[in-house]
Amino acid sequence: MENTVFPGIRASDIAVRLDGVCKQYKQRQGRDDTPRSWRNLFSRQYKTITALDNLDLTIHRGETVAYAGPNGAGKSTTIKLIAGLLTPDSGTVTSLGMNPFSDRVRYVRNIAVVFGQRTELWWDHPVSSSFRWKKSIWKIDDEIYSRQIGILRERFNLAPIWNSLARDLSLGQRMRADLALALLPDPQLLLLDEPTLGLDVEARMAMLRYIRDLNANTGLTILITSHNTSDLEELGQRVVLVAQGTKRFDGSFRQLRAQVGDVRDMCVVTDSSRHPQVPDTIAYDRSEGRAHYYHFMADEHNIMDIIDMIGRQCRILDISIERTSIDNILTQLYRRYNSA
Ligand SMILES: Nc1ncnc2c1ncn2[C@@H]1O[C@H](COP(=O)(O)OP(=O)(O)OP(=O)(O)O)[C@@H](O)[C@H]1O
Repeated sequence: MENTVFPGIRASDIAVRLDGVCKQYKQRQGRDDTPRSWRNLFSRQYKTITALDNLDLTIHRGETVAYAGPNGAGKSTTIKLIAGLLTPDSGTVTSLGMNPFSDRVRYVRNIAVVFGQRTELWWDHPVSSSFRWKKSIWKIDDEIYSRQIGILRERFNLAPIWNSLARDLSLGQRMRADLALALLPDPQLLLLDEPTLGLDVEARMAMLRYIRDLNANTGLTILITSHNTSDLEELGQRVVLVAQGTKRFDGSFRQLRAQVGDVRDMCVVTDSSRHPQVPDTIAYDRSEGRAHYYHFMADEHNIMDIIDMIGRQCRILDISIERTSIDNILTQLYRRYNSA
């Protein structure tokens, strides 16, 4: 009989599991006041940074998990641990039934890691050379290679850039080729660290579409980090929030929004640059000319009453009320975590 991990979940359903993972770094400290001091050479000072503090994380096969958190929260460290590039100081990391570090040779054939700021492509060579190079280094069988190239060229629209030098590609094209190259060995797990970093809106939307289709069509397990949280909301069925190396939230985006309530953003354009007065429970944000911005909790106010109150002070030329962005929700939550 198969091992059960939690009621209703079999061990084989789990792609990645981190149990009580701690990771610290030693950061060398410099001295500004005595830059050339001999003392710097002989008495180096180090500061210990806790990047991950007792982190538990379970990712099921076929899931796309969005991994979010403020700067320095420990996201990249988590990705590096799952990729087998680092080992934990304590706790365990198990991925695809293996220890990513000690089973590295066997393990790396089953995962793809894409870092937004780095490329695996040969810079001065055509894109196709990088694929052939990977085939030979990874000793990929001819038949599997042809099948994979066929699928990847079509899925990522590689034909127009196949013979272009990597250094001549736009950032969006480069990311597309890098993602395809990472998927050449047909991995079971994809780790994406900031895959949309620096992309313009069009390239970003295209990249999100590729990732979404990939999960829908292949059932690949995906863990993705991004500073652009609206990207994560587009992709992740599930979001995990980390802050100061600790998991703060694990659930759906709907549940995440419910953490701060149903916040609405309102913009009222009036005939005056003076912002209209509203009840204290409505937060005035800013004015840009005659456009005035507010936030309020939908369940605490009657929208018609607010409009009525503003209309008695000035002429309303335009008004828009929408659900607040996921970025605003996260900003509020990060503030809460920092002050806790
Ligand atoms: N190689 C390293 N040496 C020393 N300290 C490190 C190293 N890598 C990360 N850190 C520190 O560990 C903490 C977590 O870093 P990490 O890069 O995992 O966070 P992150 O959530 O990915 O941050 P960001 O969103 O800014 O990329 C930070 O305080 C960082 O300064």
